[in-house]
Amino acid sequence: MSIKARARAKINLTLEVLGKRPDGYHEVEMVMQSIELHDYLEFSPTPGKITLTVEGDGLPAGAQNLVYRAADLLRGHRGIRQGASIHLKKYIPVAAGLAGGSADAAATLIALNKMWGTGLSLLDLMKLGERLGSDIPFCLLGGTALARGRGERVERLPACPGLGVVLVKPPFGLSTAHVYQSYKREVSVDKPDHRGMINAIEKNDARAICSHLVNMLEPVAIQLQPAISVIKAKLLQAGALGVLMSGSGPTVFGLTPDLDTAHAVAARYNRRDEQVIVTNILNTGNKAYISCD
Ligand SMILES: C[C@](O)(CO)[C@H](O)COP(=O)(O)OP(=O)(O)OC[C@H]1O[C@@H](n2ccc(N)nc2=O)[C@H](O)[C@@H]1O
Ligand SMILES: Nc1ncnc2c1ncn2[C@@H]1O[C@H](COP(=O)(O)OP(=O)(O)OP(=O)(O)O)[C@@H](O)[C@H]1O
Repeated sequence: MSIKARARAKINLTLEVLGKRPDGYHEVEMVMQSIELHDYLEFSPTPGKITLTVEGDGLPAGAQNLVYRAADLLRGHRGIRQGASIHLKKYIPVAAGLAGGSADAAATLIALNKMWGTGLSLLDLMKLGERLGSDIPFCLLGGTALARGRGERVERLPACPGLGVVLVKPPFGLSTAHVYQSYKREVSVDKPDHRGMINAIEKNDARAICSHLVNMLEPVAIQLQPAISVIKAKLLQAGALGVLMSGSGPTVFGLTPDLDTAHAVAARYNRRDEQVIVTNILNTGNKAYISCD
């Protein structure tokens, strides 16, 4: 039995840095949101070992890839003897603040838990996934969620309306560790109002959602790469309702009332060497976010 899965990217609607912890991570609070943009993965059973092939973007196919690491983690955790042949088709920009690697790892845990019959619950998979990365529990849950701790403690929020999203990814990446290391409280004076954001989501109020977009990693990322603020200004000029850098950047997203408007904003955007992707906010209701077939 082979299994196909879509691994969805995320954006951060709010991101507050509360302080540095003794373990080197930062305590955060953030409203996270799945978007339709996804990578494709295909899994087939094989005897013995895990093999991975990757299409697109020159990512490592070996043991450094988060897909391989997630498969190996689940296998070791449950003492599985079966192997898996995995193929990853990459569409989510890499090192972009969109949690592409975490989404792939989450999809791998869900698909192989099914294929190998390991029988772990979603909560078990979230506990396992957090060992590999702070964003993985959210990627397993999907939808709209409030994340705390180092990002691994997630609770579901009411569904965000299906707004259009224009992603603008500059030609450079940013390392998550480097952005957190460069964070300075005195530079990030603007703090998000998570409650205000959640109220706006509950009311399906696109304008209020846009007026509550704040990311405390954005000012430091702009210090590292000033082009990010130019992209924000250009996206607003093109007609986005609200704009923000996602996660640790450098991707900037613009929100629009619907998908058609997102296409119109992308067409008006004055592009230089950036990648522009049109997508939308994803809320699947009761259906799983990582769909396997
Ligand atoms: C920026 C966000 O994407 C927002 O959703 C996340 O906070 C980052 O999550 P992630 O990419 O899964 O990050 P991890 O793989 O857990 O950590 C990478 C590195 O980022 C830094 N890091 C990450 C998360 C956090 N709360 N504080 C940190 O300081 C640490 O130096 C860590 O070594
Ligand atoms: N399957 C994968 N997809 C993307 N990156 C991967 C993968 N496996 C390993 N990596 C490595 O992980 C690093 C971060 O990639 P990723 O695209 O997840 O960053 P990101 O979008 O900034 O993540 P986040 O928003 O969670 O901080 C890259 O340097 C990349 O080489």
